[in-house]
Amino acid sequence: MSEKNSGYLDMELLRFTTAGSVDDGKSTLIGRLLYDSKAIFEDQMEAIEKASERIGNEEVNLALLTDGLRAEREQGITIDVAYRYFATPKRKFIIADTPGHIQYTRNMVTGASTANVAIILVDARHGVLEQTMRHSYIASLLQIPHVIFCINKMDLMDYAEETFEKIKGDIDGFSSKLSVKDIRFVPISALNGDNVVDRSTKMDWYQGPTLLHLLENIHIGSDINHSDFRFPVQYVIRPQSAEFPDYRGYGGRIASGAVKVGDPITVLPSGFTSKVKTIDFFEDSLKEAFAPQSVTITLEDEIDISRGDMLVKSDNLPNTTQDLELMICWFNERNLVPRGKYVIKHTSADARCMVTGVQYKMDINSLEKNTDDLTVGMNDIAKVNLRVTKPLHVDSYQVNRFTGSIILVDEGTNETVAAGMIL
Ligand SMILES: Nc1nc2c(ncn2[C@@H]2O[C@H](COP(=O)(O)OP(=O)(O)OP(=O)(O)O)[C@@H](O)[C@H]2O)c(=O)[nH]1
Repeated sequence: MSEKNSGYLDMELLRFTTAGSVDDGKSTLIGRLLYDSKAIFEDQMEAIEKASERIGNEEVNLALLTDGLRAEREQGITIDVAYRYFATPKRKFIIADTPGHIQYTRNMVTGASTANVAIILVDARHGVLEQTMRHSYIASLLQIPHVIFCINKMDLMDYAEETFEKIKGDIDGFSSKLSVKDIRFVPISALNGDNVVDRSTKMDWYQGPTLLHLLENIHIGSDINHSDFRFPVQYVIRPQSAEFPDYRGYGGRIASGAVKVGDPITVLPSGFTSKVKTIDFFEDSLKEAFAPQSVTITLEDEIDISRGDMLVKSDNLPNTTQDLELMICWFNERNLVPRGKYVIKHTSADARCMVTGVQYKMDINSLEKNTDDLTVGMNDIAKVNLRVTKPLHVDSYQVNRFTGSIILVDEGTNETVAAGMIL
């Protein structure tokens, strides 16, 4: 089967992330989704059954499915998000699974930046906690278009409608201060499988869809920005074969917008211009391509382009600036140093920058701006200004998640201290 013709490749892809406080049941939920949607490989299943037996669980311990993955990841050390793939006959899914320990903010920001959907778990026994507020606010800040609140462990609250309605009411109360387009609520028991893949027989009062049904059917087509073409070059392809002696293609994923053969193109940061000659996708030549397709683009002129450069349309350029205003999520034990110098990473560009001002900090519990205390520490979210030593080609995060986001790195320790969304 050629890859190009496989139905699997053509299926719509939904990316989602899970967040919650420690022990809210993220691992159990992901395990349940995979297990009940029959996406688990037989051999993996056997190993889990054995391990569950060993530790004396009567039921298969679904957390083992994802915790195994975490062990793998922890050996890798450098990545703190594990990606898991599964598919149903309707859609393909990528789960950015982030562990629940200390660095909530960081994990959510790194795992969520390309997500279509954020699933936020709430323990039915505890209701809305500060973490729920924080994760909801971050989802809004990251402009994740769809947020699904799963009220989990309903079995421990006798599957009571009042419990669900109370928590839903609390979330409705603060979610009006968020800019999330689409908010849903599902009462579940990840452990017993109620309303995850299969409809619960214990919550007749709930008429809505199961979690999987939502994930399979939520409309994500219009979440993509189709107007501002941004193409970060990931690979320069030069086969240097006798058949194609002069072929020079630029491979990558269209981050936003659309492009046609013949479109005038500007290369950033060099500023060289040319026109699109061909758009290649496997053996096909396309007339037009759009986000989030992965394609190879060739240009009319031979210009010097390397990995990390960006192709944009000449009549729709990003802003070129040295002064940024942005919302940052801070995730380092050491506080932000006012007028401190950091390394800023934006797409493939590195530069140095100085924090020229902190405008306010978000009070997570009230979702109000705090201007009294401007100390920015671990897990804080703040609006700041930066002055960069060289011009960057940026978009607002709203226009493009990729060209609108940055990270800050401590020069001394080389640690990532913050992620930022350009306003
Ligand atoms: N009764 C009940 N227990 C649950 C449910 N979901 C999860 N649990 C239990 O809650 C505990 C924590 O579940 P995990 O899935 O490990 O939670 P987690 O959020 O992944 O935890 P961290 O990775 O530490 O953040 C485990 O003992 C689960 O068996 C549920 O729906 N009902």
